Amino acid sequence: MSTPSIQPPSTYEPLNENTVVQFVKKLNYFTEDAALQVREIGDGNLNLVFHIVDESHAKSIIVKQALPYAKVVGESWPLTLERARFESSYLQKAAEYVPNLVPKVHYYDESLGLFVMDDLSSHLILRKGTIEGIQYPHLARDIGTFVAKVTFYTSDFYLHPFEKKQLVKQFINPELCKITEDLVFTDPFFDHETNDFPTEIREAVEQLWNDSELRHEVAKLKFQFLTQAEALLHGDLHTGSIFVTPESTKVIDPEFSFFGPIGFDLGQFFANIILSYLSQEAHILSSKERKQYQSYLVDTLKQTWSSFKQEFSKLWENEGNEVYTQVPGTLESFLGKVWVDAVGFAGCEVIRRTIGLAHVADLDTIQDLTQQYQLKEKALELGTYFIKNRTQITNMEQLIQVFYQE
Ligand SMILES: Nc1ncnc2c1ncn2[C@@H]1O[C@H](COP(=O)(O)OP(=O)(O)O)[C@@H](O)[C@H]1O
Ligand SMILES: CSC[C@H]1O[C@H](OP(=O)(O)O)[C@H](O)[C@@H]1O
Repeated sequence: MSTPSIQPPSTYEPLNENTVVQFVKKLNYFTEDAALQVREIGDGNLNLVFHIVDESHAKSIIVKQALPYAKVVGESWPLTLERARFESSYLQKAAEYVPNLVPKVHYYDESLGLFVMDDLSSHLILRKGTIEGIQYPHLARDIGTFVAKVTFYTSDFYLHPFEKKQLVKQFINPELCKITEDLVFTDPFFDHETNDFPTEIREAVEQLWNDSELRHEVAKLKFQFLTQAEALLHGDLHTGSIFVTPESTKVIDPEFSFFGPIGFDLGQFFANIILSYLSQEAHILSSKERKQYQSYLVDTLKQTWSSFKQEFSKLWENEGNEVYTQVPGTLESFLGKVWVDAVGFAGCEVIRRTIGLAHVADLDTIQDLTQQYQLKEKALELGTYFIKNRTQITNMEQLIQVFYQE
């Protein structure tokens, strides 16, 4: 079946730096006479992002607009404008539980496929920060809390089953989920045209394609992603979807949001921190400083999982409404499932960010190509190991031991 892409409404037009000003002026956010400066700053794979500033009144705002196709590929890849609704609705839902960890949404326009949100230019995209070797002391606690609160409060453990199913309906997101189903769970494990890797690592990639045990395990993970509507997920929680300062964390870009297995958000975050860990060999040349930074990244993994577990357990015990939340052992077995899933999903994310369509700057910006290819092969090995051994890796200490060299 072909992708059921929604056609843009007849009123839709992609904005440019001139038309976005006319649009914003109608919202009465800026004063009538404000001299607005505009720049399109989108560097992601999918959308336009306009930064609009009124310097004289020290006010600014972001307009994010979906294109009727995926920007990274072009018009040959049509994509629903409804992703602006998924993104803005998720941010508003998350703001009910973690208002300090998301930008405020000010306005949503269905016909233009856009929404207006807080300007976070005072923050830095986490991936850029980790490539520069900057430490963020609150990041782990914030991300653990973020995932715990948003998932618990949208799960059957908390919501009445009618309310949960109503919310599931609002977040049925077939087109964006299909991208993940293909790009994360399928294409990298087959000789597919979307894959993108240097010929120098082809042997390692072919080894992965010929690994039937690996494919079998990925099939199980994909099926979980397709079917397990545990809670509302961000759906693309990588280090390019998080804005940071040393004091503040803001999660952005949840256009892939849907109801799925909770371990998916955690696994994506873990994978991107692990990719950062691996690539530090090329980014931080002094071995002492590199070890210090890698040890910070390892602490970030540990603390993210422990703060997730702690917060989720507290909510379960104090606010669980489902009768089985009171039954001893249920919480522990659910957290055990989330952990195993997270390890497996992390493995898929590490692999797809290395040889799939959408890469990470952590690895791709490594100038010494021999080193870049070696690290990419290491990432493939690591991802494969996580997927195949996820049920044996029972805790974070064991996961870290797989790659951590003290
Ligand atoms: N609220 C915001 N404030 C400031 N800059 C933003 C904001 N949202 C996005 N950006 C900028 O736009 C870039 C692309 O945004 P992103 O949401 O990742 O787009 P895409 O959906 O295309 O991946 C980000 O890397 C960041 O530089
Ligand atoms: C054709 S979309 C590829 C890839 O891009 C998305 O990331 P982002 O929106 O943050 O740039 C998502 O990870 C998709 O898998």
